[in-house]
Amino acid sequence: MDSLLKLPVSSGDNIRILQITDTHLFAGKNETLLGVNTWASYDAVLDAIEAEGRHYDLIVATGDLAQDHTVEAYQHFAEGIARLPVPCVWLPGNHDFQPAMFNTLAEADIADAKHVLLGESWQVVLLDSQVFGVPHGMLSDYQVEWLENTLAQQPQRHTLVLLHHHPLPSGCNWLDQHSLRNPHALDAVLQHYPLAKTLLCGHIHQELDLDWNGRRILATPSTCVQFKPHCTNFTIDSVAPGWRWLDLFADGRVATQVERLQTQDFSPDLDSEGY
Ligand SMILES: Nc1ncnc2c1ncn2[C@@H]1O[C@@H]2COP(=O)(O)O[C@H]2[C@H]1O
Ligand SMILES: [Fe+2]
Repeated sequence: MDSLLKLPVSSGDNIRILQITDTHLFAGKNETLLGVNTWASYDAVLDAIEAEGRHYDLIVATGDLAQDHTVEAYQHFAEGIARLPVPCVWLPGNHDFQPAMFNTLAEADIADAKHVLLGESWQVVLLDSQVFGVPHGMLSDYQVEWLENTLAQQPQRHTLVLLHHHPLPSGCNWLDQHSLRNPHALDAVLQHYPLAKTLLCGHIHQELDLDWNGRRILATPSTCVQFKPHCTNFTIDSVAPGWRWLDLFADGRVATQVERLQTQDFSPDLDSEGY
């Protein structure tokens, strides 16, 4: 595994990252999740990103790329990403099937790098919080040690830490039972690296921007179905699919915003009780 990717940065003052998350694609492009055709909504998100015409230095895909474990679903993901002339890195979510994910994305030239050096001042590290077969997350001893060793190599760089599962409560009780179960292990490592202070997640299918012991935790809408904030029980939201951009500045500042489709073409089945 070639875990390290070094990217020169061409966009001047800042590095611009595009986050795409929870595409939940299927082998069949006509299949739906809670009433939304996930290929069509992903395709529409890519149309909107292309239409914006912004320069990006890196795409980060933060898990749940496939819903049905198939090679075809990952091929569809790669087909979409190939529309954007930007390197892409990924990490797994609870729904992903890593053997198919790893091989299919590698065949499509999507890097398996889990450590990206961006220009001279920034780095991105990608963690695997999947516990195969269950919705909650956990960082294995290997992941915690790898994070520690990786941060120790470049402690002077500002760092964006990516993982699928949210490490602190989102405010949706039903989702918080599926959060990262050992946030203390992550906190214990990050305490030694004050420049690793921005964390970026997927999983909760909603926008979030919280403080965690002086760090910023961001979560991002899915490209398909959204969950309604602050709900005790499973509740779907009717807001449109989305994505996030982040600008990373050399002094460590981060500017970021969630964008959404401007159409109501992807209305979910609001009466669904789960999946
Ligand atoms: N009704 C439900 N109650 C609790 N969890 C659910 C329900 N429906 C689905 N889930 C799980 O909650 C997860 C949250 O987002 P995921 O896309 O990871 O996948 C979802 C399912 O694994
Ligand atoms: Fe998930």
